[in-house]
Amino acid sequence: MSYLPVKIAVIGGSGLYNLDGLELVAEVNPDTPWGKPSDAITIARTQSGLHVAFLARHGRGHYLTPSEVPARANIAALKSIGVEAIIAYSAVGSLRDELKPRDFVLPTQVIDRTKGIRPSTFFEDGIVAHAMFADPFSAVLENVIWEQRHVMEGGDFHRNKTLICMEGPQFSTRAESHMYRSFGADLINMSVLPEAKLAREAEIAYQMICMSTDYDCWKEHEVAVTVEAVVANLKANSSNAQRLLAAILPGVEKVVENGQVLEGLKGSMRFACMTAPEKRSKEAVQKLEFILPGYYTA
Ligand SMILES: CSC[C@H]1O[C@H](OP(=O)(O)O)[C@H](O)[C@@H]1O
Ligand SMILES: Nc1ncnc2[nH]cnc12
Repeated sequence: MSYLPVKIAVIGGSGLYNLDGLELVAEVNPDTPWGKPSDAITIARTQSGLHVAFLARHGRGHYLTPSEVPARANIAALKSIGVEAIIAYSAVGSLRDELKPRDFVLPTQVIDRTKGIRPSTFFEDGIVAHAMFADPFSAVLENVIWEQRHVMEGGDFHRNKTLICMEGPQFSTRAESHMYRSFGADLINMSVLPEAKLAREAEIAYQMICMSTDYDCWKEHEVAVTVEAVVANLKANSSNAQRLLAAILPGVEKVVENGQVLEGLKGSMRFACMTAPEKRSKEAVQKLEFILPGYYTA
């Protein structure tokens, strides 16, 4: 398999189920210790010969709810083919006037409002680790993406915003939407967690690109968000998403190849482990070999 390792991956969310304009090279569907990913992972080649992996978060055809997305298998499967950097797209609601539907936003912070029903760590059942998560996204990837903001057609680009992740699948009530604004959240989705946490545990650099589709339901005199409104804006957003991806790939390749993207990340999980070597469960260590080989065996 001459295309391995594939160091760059794209996770597509609602409305983004494949990559346009790239030559399809292979499809892989690895078994991981945490099960199968959402769908087969496609490997594509760019005109410059760069290999990129693509995974549809909800599966192609959108059959997994945000709570059902097998995030551990998704991240483990990507790591197993060599991924070091993930660009994750997400359709989000806007909690601020200035973040208009069809604008793109790079979040820097996350607030967790999921309900604890999503498996959210690789470290359990006899091995304990606490990953740093103060800055949930990759500043290196964020800069690469921001530099290409000029390729957007018909929408503004913003950075340094806070994304709140709710459980769903129902949208928020108006009271909740107001409360999230009072928390300081600027955007809302149902997908960034545990995906970003698991990427951190797997030592993969991760940046989400948020595509605003609606104003949720905090605007008193406007209609509340519906799937119909989200889908209409998603269609408009998807051409900007594809254009932006084509523009950022060379820069992403550069920071992957020069090692910048993994600075501060590579090796971090060795020191995050609390469990004494003799107390580590053999089964748990064995599973972790899939994503962090050699880290906990010694
Ligand atoms: C279709 S609206 C709600 C749905 O859209 C977002 O999905 P994704 O992040 O995968 O683009 C949001 O998180 C919800 O899952
Ligand atoms: N208003 C909203 N709430 C949660 N997730 C969303 N994804 C898109 N719009 C959303």
